[in-house]
Amino acid sequence: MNIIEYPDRELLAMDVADKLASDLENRLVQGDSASFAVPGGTTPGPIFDVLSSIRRLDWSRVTVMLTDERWVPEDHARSNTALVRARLLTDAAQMARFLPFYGEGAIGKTVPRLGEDVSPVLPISVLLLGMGDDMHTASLFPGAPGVHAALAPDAPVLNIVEPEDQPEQRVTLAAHVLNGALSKHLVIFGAAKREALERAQKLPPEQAPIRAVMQDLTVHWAE
Ligand SMILES: O=C1O[C@H](COP(=O)(O)O)[C@@H](O)[C@H](O)[C@H]1O
Repeated sequence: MNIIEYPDRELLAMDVADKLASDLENRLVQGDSASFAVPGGTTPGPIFDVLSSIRRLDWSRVTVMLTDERWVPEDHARSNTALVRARLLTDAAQMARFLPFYGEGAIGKTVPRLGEDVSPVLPISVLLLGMGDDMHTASLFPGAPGVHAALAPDAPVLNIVEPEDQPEQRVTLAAHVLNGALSKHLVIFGAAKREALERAQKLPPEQAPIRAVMQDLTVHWAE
């Protein structure tokens, strides 16, 4: 794990957006297409704002997906898809293809079908992760029903997790899918998350799911 510290969040957003675009460009030099998995939540919006206007990247060859989704329709205030559509898939980046992790119908039937669309674009070319103070990443929440299965090496691509302290069911990429990304970045802000990341290094993934994706991870931090 390599930690880069920034003087402020604005500089972090500009630098991380540039790094992600460069990683995607490098993948496109080696192949016809690239896949890009991004988090939802409160952290990535400013990075998306910068990234969406980067024109040197051939976005038409990029498939964007989330690391995880809250099981709510796109017009819901907590939808991660809504965030991605509003802040990332605009401007130059609107040419990218998007794979949603929410669909109509029962979650148990819909999620395996959505996972079938993800398999052909694996391994993830470039991964951006967020993390909560509780050391969850994507929707791999410590001790939540479903997380044990999602951490298993043979987990399906997409998993259902039902954290008791969250208002909705979650859909998350499996830990092995996240960990298998060719380029991996984590963005965190503030002292509490920095301390949580330090703590996570001494805990098993069931208690600190971020631990499952730490190998070759570049962490970007600002106060
Ligand atoms: O619920 C979620 O939480 C994490 C962290 O979110 P943040 O608001 O603390 O940045 C996020 O990475 C994940 O995608 C999201 O669904």
